[in-house]
Amino acid sequence: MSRSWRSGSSSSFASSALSAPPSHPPQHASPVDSTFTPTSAAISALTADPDLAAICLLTPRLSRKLFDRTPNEMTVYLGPWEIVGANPRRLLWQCSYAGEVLEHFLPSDNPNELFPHTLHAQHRRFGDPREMELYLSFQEPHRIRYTTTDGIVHDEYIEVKYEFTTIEGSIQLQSDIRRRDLIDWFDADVVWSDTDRRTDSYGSVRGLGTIQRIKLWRDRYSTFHYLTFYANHRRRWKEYLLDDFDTDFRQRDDRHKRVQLGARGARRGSASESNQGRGQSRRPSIFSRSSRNNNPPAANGNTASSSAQSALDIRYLGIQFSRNPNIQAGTDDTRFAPALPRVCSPMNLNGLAINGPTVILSVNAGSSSVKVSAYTAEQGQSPIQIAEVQVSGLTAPPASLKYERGGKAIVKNREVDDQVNDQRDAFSLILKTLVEDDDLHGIQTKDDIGIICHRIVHGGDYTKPQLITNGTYHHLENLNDLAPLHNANSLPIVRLCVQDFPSARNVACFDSQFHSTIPEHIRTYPINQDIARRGRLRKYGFHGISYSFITRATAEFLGKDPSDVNIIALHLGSGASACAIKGGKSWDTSMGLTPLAGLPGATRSGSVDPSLVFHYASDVGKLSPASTKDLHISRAEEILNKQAGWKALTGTTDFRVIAAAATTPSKDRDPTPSNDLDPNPSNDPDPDPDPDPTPSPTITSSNDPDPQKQDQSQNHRLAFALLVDRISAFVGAYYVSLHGRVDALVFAGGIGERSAALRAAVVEEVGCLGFGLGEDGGVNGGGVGEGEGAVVVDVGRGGGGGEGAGLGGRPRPRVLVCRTDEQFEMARTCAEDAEFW
Ligand SMILES: Nc1ncnc2c1ncn2[C@@H]1O[C@H](COP(=O)(O)OP(=O)(O)O)[C@@H](O)[C@H]1O
Ligand SMILES: CC(=O)OP(=O)(O)O
Ligand SMILES: [Mg+2]
Repeated sequence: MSRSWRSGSSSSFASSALSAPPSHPPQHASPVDSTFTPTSAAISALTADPDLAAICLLTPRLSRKLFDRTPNEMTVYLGPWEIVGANPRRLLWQCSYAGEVLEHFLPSDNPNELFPHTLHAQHRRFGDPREMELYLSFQEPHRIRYTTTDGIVHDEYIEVKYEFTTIEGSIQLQSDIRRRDLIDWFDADVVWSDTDRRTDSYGSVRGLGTIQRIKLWRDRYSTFHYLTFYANHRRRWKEYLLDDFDTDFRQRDDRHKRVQLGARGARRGSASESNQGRGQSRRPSIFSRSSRNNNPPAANGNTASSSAQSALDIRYLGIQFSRNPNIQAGTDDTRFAPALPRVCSPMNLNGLAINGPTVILSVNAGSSSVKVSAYTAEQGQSPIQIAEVQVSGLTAPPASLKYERGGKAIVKNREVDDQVNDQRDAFSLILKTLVEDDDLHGIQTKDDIGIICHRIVHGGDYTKPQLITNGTYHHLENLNDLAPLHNANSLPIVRLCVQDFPSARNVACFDSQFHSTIPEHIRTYPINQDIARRGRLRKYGFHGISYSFITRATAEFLGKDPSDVNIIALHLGSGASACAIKGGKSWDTSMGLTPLAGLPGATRSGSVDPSLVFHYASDVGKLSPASTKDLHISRAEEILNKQAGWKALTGTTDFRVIAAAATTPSKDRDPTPSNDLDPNPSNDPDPDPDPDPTPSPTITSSNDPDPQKQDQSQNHRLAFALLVDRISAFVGAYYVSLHGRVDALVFAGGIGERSAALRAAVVEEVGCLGFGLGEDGGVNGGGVGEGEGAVVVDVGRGGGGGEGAGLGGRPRPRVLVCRTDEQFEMARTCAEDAEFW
């Protein structure tokens, strides 16, 4: 980001309210002052966050319009910030150049008296409604002091308008200024109440304000929630503690999207009266958890109860939601259209406790499949699976559905191509299957589902699962481009759940979070570190939910504590990766900034020379025609993510076909796997038998006389050998990086669990490191399909691993197959975390 100083011409800015800026940029050492050391907790959590790169538009004092560019306007690029001092409290911005600081003096020392202001979407009819949150201003002029190495360039009261590059940055700043977290907002046409004696154009109601954005805040030091409105005819903000309202609506008119909340307690009572009322006569409220929590008083002296300073001066609060056609048009946009149900349904907020057992639904949208498992669960207990449905083959038609209830196969490989085009369709069909099954007693109606956990592949810097709120949702949307085969397919499912399950809590579980332990020297790319930090360009790693499951399951199998195990784990499915797990934690993994890096996958190239793509096609920097409103991918990303991998080599994404053709003389078998519907599903203990039961590590040559078939089988052999080579290279590298202290090589994922041929070929390749299969090639000794529910099966030499046969006199490392279960891992994590109950 470069700094822009403009003056003179009609297209340039420099504020007349400021003293004249220099006519050329000051020559400072570096565009980012690397010596800046933020001190507050807020800032230290944020320093690495490029979202903080904000633009502050300093406009002359009396300008009321945002974006109204006068000839003398000046733009200063900002970020990150720190809030310092008391009396006066200041927002201290780091700027682009060393020695350049912008100080924003906050007019009140009480954070609760400050209401940063953003627009209602109606103000910009044709813009994306979300963008309104990018522009932040304040009702009254504030003092701004701007200092460069030339001294104080500006120091006076002006209207301050910040323009953020991301919504998260804007939300975070608003939250920091107020010391309350902004957790949601709703566009409303009018908010009315019986205060202020005003009738507005909607009838005989007395209004607080019209056309605005209502904001929902949560106190940082308690779980109290507040709503803020702008009473625009009085030019003043109103804030109400949500607890002051009945959760039942006294009036609700869906046609007009109006709600009316009845206020509890005495009207026009004092704060203390209303607090007393809250303590004595009220029914338990949706936010009563906060009073049970015994939250400590805040450092600034704001106790939970004192923060309820707004005296209850109304009897009711009415809200009419926006009817702006631009907003309504995005009916699948959870942020705006369903504002009414979201207010009606406080479960979407963080205050509601789920009491007793509930049903957890775990949704795993992979690149070629959607797998959903349902569990009955109690807080702190291991969830018990009641059903599992999956639609697979989304990239290798025909897509097929499998349904298991209570461990029994109910539907086996039913073709569903006519009903399913993508992950969202697959999820809808899965839901229908679950809800319409009368014998699935745990789920009689959708309301039985209390928690829905979603596997979100790219979680950026999140290190633990998150309740899905607008803030989280926006954040994840911004990561879509980094995981185009995944996040972009998961978020429509999240939206559908938020809309269709108003009484459920939606939780995002991240594939990347397990890898937050990767050390810096491994996760860092050797590029300019300022740019890397700003763009958060580093190795993230994926399949972490699976690796977390694998780590626990393997440790249990080996009878060790998870913190004592060293594993080389291979998750091999449509997306394939390897992970070095040291002391139970991720030490390195093959995927990187995106799931494209590392091993090749069904449609992904894996790691290639980064220059390759420029030689592949000339227009690779252009936006791909496959880009959508929500997902922007370049041609290069499209080619490497979707037009590469085994699909590019063989024409199929079905690895069964590849493995069968590559390892068996083609005359003898038809490599097409069958997907028959089982007429009697209950008598098959293994609904997914391995179609390549005779593994051969030796890749055979085809003797089919048909040259086309010969070519094809050569392609399959090439794809198979290439994958074996790449996997083995990672096993070797990780063996070294774990200094040879490896308890086990673990295979998992659709291919790792089911393709004995692939396992055999890999183990043979890495045999020099002491790995070896059982005499039967690890098939009969415990193919996972025959494991009768065993989660981990030892397919290694001698079953027990054999002592002393490994390198350097160490025990021979095991070779295990783990039936990984990402859905269970998510359900388990959510069941354990009190925040989600
Ligand atoms: N028996 C099998 N032998 C070899 N490959 C298999 C077998 N069963 C499934 N696969 C392959 O596993 C891959 C899907 O793996 P999975 O982990 O379920 O997918 P996703 O990446 O969508 O989560 C597909 O390429 C599929 O062909
Ligand atoms: C991260 C990834 O590639 O996931 P999947 O294998 O489920 O597509
Ligand atoms: Mg998967």
